[in-house]
Amino acid sequence: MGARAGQDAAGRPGRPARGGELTASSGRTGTALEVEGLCFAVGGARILDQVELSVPAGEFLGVIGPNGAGKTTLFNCVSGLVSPTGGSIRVDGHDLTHAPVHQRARRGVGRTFQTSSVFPALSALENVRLAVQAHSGGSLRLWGSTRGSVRRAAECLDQVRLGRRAEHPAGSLSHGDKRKLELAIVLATEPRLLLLDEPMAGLGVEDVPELVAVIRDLHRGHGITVLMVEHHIEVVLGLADRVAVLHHGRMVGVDTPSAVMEDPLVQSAYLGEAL
Ligand SMILES: Nc1ncnc2c1ncn2[C@@H]1O[C@H](COP(=O)(O)OP(=O)(O)OP(=O)(O)O)[C@@H](O)[C@H]1O
Repeated sequence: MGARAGQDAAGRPGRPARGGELTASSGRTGTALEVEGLCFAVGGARILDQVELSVPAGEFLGVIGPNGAGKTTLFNCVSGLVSPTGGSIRVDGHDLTHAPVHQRARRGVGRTFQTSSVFPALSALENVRLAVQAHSGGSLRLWGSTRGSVRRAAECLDQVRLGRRAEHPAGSLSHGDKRKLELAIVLATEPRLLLLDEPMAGLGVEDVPELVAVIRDLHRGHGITVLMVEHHIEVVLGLADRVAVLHHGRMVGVDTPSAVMEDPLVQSAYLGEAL
């Protein structure tokens, strides 16, 4: 895969591509996420090192890389769980580099985690309703009332194909349904930039296609920009418009799924170690 003229490793037009790095263009207008020179260091260790990434609005970007490459740390920086030690993060043009989590949520940044995080004793509906209410805060928005928040929570459950389980305690749901519930919970926050951290983790192979279909529906039906870290490479290839490759804390390239898979650097850096 050759570097395209006039683009850098993050796929931004108008900047020279760096030698040996993968490049891509989405052809869309409007940038949902712009990461420049992002660094996260602990002690002497550079967990993220000058990461560059530009994600057009509405894109589905897969993020891959070997264990310990820095994928979750990148998500932690974008979602505000940790503060970068260098560089900048802009969401829809707003500088959120050091903004608190709640401010990012107001700007439409939503996130799921590798491990399940639902209230097991509450019903699926109640779990989502709490998220709806927390998101609406004290405002007088439509779903600020109990009835409105229940209606909105039911919509979110329908959108992830979990409407039939609305009254079931979250703790009694299958692992796949818990993953869907987490998606419904994050949908309740009306994300415009959604970070999915290993959504398929722990899922049985028989449950993967259904969750892939739910995620595809959310992306296509809601115009949400999605970043997804996922070790199931076939899931990434099936969903992503482009794939970003992290290796030892550095962004080694961003390109179409097929170009990434053909790249010798990716094959040795990621597939060789991960499979
Ligand atoms: N706050 C921290 N303090 C010390 N080390 C950290 C911290 N955060 C991350 N690391 C280390 O940075 C490296 C990258 O971690 P990260 O979880 O981001 O990788 P990853 O690509 O998501 O890996 P995996 O695929 O295994 O989830 C790891 O070696 C991790 O132990």
